[in-house]
This record gives sequence, C-alpha cells and structure tokens, in this order.
Amino acid sequence: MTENEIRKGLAGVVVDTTAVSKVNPETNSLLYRGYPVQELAATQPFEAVAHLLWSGELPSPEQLAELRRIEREHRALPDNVRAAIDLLPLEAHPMDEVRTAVSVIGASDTAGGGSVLDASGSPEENLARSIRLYAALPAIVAYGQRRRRALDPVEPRDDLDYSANFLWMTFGEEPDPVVVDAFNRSMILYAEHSFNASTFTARVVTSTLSDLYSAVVAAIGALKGPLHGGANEAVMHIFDEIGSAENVVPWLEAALAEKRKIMGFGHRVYKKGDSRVPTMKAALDTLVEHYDRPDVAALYTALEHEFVSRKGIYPNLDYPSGPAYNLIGFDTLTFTPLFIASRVTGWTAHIMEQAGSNALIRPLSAYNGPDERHVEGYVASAEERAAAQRAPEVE
Ligand SMILES: CC(=O)SCCNC(=O)CCNC(=O)[C@H](O)C(C)(C)COP(=O)(O)OP(=O)(O)OC[C@H]1O[C@@H](n2cnc3c(N)ncnc32)[C@H](O)[C@@H]1OP(=O)(O)O
Ligand SMILES: O=C([O-])CC(=O)C(=O)O
Repeated sequence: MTENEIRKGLAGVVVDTTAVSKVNPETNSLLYRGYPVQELAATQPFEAVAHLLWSGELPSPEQLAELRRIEREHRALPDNVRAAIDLLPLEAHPMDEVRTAVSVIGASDTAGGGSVLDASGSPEENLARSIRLYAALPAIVAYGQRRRRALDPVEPRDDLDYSANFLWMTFGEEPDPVVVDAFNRSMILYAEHSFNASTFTARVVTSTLSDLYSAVVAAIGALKGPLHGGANEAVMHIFDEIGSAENVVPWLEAALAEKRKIMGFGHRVYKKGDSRVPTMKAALDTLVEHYDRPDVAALYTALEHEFVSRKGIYPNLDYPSGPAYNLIGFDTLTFTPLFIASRVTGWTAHIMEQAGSNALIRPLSAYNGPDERHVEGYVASAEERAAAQRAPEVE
C-alpha cells in the first residue's frame, strides 16, 4: 500500500453494508429502515422509532405498549449510578458523566451469572440491554443538569411518554405539548445516521467481540468531539459570543480571518445541506414562537445567510438543535448528552447488526516513520537476523 492509495479519514470509503439507515446526499434524504425521517418525526413517538431501528419495523400497538412498559420499568436513576456520578467533580463534563454512568451500568450487568462478555453474542440479551440503557439515559442526563444546578433529582412519572417524562425529570414541571413535540422530533432526528464516527466506533469495538456497553462507552467518547456531536454545544457557545443578529457580520469576518471553524456547518457526507435541518428548523420555529424569542430566529438566519453566502457550506443538524435546546431550558453542557440519549438507539441497532454478521475491523496503514535502525550495542542472533529478512516492509 502506498500513501497515494490512502483515503484519509476513510472519506468516501464503503466499509460494510447496513440495513439500519440510508443517507443519500444526492437526494438530501435519510431513511430509517426505509422510512423517510421527516415522516417519522411528524407522526411517531420516539419509542416507536427506537423499536423501528432495533427490529426493522414500526411497532404494532401491542409492541409499542410492551416497549413502553419496559421503558417505564427502567426509567429511574439506579442508586449505584447516582452514587458514581456524585463522586465526580461538578466541573466534570456531562459527556464524561454519562460515559461513566454507562460504564457503571455495564459493570453492574451480571445477568446470566457472569460478565457481559459471556453473552456478548446473544441478540435477545443485547436487545434487552439496549432497551434498559435507552430507558435509563434520560434520568442520567436529567440528574446531571439538576446536580450542576444544585437541585434534587425528580422521580420519573409513569403517566408520561418518553419525551414528556425526560423533560419532567429535567425541569420538574409539567411540560407544554408544543415543547414535548419539538423535543420528540429532535430525538427522532438525532437517532441514527449510518456510519458516522461514533457509530463506526461502536462497530469497531463490537467487531472484537467486546460487549455492548463497552461499544456504547467508546461511541460516547467519539460523539463528544466538536467535529461530531459536540458541535451542538459549540453552536450555542457561538450564539452566546455573537449575542445578536447585528453582530453577525463583524463576528464572522473576525472568525474567518482567524480561520476558525464555524460549528454547526458542514458535513462529511452532505455537501448541499443536511436532510434533517428543515425539520429541526421547523421545530425551532415553533419554540421561537412559543417562547416569543424572535431574536433567536434573527441570529440564526443572519449567521446562516452570511456563512452560506461566503463559504457555500450549509448548516448541519446541530445548528438548529443547539438554539432549540437552549430555548427549552437545557444548559449548553447538556446538549451533547441529549444526543447520546437519542443516538443510543442507532448505536445499539448497529452493534446488533455488526454482531450478527461480524468481521474484525482492522484496516492497514502505510508506515512513514524512520527506516529500520538498531539499539546501540545490541547484537542480533542469527535466528533474529533471518526472521527480520522475512518480515514484510509494510503491512
Ligand atoms: C451531527 C454531526 O455530527 S454533524 C457534524 C457536526 N460538526 C460540526 O458542525 C463541526 C464543523 N464542521 C466541520 O468541522 C466539518 O464540516 C466536518 C468535520 C463536519 C466535515 O468535515 P470534512 O468532510 O472532513 O470536510 P473538511 O473539514 O475537510 O472541510 C472541507 C473544507 O471546508 C472547510 N470547512 C468545512 N466545514 C467548515 C466549517 N464549519 N467552518 C469553516 N470551514 C469549514 C474546511 O476548512 C475545508 O477547507 P479547506 O479545503 O480550505 O481546508
Ligand atoms: O453522519 C455524520 O458524519 C455525522 C452526523 O450527521 C450524525 O452522526 O448524525
């Protein structure tokens, strides 16, 4: 292999097949198991989309009721997870907090009488683990935000669906249906996106026959970075820096002069705009109206207009979701953990797909370090010299 053959960042490389979702940059479309994401966001509760991603089909009323029953059963913050979070400094990044919480859940899962590694290949157990994790994550994310605000945790409510209960546990107030609807749409839009960096990470870990929790923990680490999920947090920092629409032009000129990346814009696959942005922008618009914050819409539009007209690079999903989560009342540091709560469905669907048709993921590299050299004074044996002759120069 030569350096000319290398596809840096695996750009454009097709590494496997997947039946979970299809991203089509030509038609600006995104299908989950064949369904356009816009149709799912307009019609489905997040629970139904989770079922779709895991099983391949939208649930029957009975299947949805059963998923909701299990989800409600596992909604509360486990005591040992709370204790582990409480050991962390308040300044810990919430992504690290959630990553730690998932690790604790994984280490505590000894169902079947042994380490989860023993059952890493069982589809039934992995589905059960996926549902339990998905059910526990809202309480973990909500607790993190409340802990940083020095507030007591709020117990889950059995009479609320996933999205409404998530908001209830975070804010301790009856959520408005307009807000629940916008939040539910965001959860659906964030749920799945083929071989993005965090999902690919989860698949790499799974490919070694490691367990589902280890794959999710690794995926959280990949999601944290601002070139990926961390961008929704970074977008809000940019909005805070700019302040209001009239500051956009001078701010952008200075940022571009400093060669800064403008978070929330650009995408590895979509070059003509992210398929999810119009749906999330419409959800943001309902929140702008609900909270009477035309200033947010004005800043959004001004920055989008200026950046797109200067660079021809379009917003990605993190651009509208950042200000949407801010309007709902989430702390900026909580934005990427919200992404985890949603994407855990896609990650686990991919983990199960990878486990079901596994091949160890192990690419090659072209070596560009120093030529072979030797430790001063070392005299190789005849066998070692012979073996070195046989060793390939590159992988
Ligand atoms: C849900 C998600 O994870 S969506 C992604 C969220 N991430 C962000 O919003 C971070 C900001 N965006 C970016 O950094 C990039 O657009 C990425 C990482 C998402 C995609 O990157 P790639 O496909 O590798 O494209 P790459 O970074 O090489 O960009 C190509 C060119 O456009 C420029 N560019 C791309 N995005 C941006 C941006 N947001 N701001 C400024 N310039 C940008 C690059 O600097 C590069 O310019 P150059 O050719 O002069 O060096
Ligand atoms: O697909 C990607 O590279 C990033 C992305 O938009 C996502 O994970 O939702």
